[in-house]
Amino acid sequence: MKLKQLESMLGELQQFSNPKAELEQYPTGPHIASRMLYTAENSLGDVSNKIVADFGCGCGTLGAAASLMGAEQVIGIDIDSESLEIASLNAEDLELDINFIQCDIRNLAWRGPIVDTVVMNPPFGTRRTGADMEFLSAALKIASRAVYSLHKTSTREHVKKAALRGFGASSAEVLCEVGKCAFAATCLLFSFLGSIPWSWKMTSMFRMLFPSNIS
Ligand SMILES: C[S@@+](CC[C@H](N)C(=O)[O-])C[C@H]1O[C@@H](n2cnc3c(N)ncnc32)[C@H](O)[C@@H]1O
Repeated sequence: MKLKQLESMLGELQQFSNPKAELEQYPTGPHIASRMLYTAENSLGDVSNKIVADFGCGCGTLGAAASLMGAEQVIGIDIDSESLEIASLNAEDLELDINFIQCDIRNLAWRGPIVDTVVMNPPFGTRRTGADMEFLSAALKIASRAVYSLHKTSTREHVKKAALRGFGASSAEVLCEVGKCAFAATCLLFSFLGSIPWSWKMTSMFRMLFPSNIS
């Protein structure tokens, strides 16, 4: 699928009708979501024929993007039933087969690397301190390949340190920085040794920063 087509399809999705501030329910826009998944697939091979989990899936934008990019199986997880209803309708509209689970990420009982890739735009922890770290810790426990996550740029060093020293990631590289959205966000990729050498991934990530590669 072409990037523009992906972005346009994601732009049609229904978003939170009544966002709950305490759950930090802000949607990932189609521009960022399409580039995140397009890059994850086309530059790093982390999506097609892979099992992908969308943590805090909300209305399902990132999971839908993963499915459109050829994921074998997509599982969307969110604590909020209203969001999951919208996410299900969105998947239905696009004729995508996505499994949705209502669960607090803190209570996720999954153990071991049971998915290939996690994609997420977690709560930044502005309403409940540490929420972003809970998501990160849970994601790094269950992904065998990579975790793609959006974080506030101001927390970048903290997030990298936690991923590398606390949660066992072998690398944590900034893929791109989005400076013009309401909250500047940093897209980080946490990759694992074993698939592609991290240095190769790092080079690719730098290349992805050039607009010509993703337009
Ligand atoms: C920033 S929004 C991202 C929504 C969606 N992934 C997107 O990209 O548009 C964060 C999501 O995390 C969910 N969430 C917040 N706390 C959660 C928790 N403890 N467990 C599971 N989901 C949670 C919220 O309901 C919300 O849908």
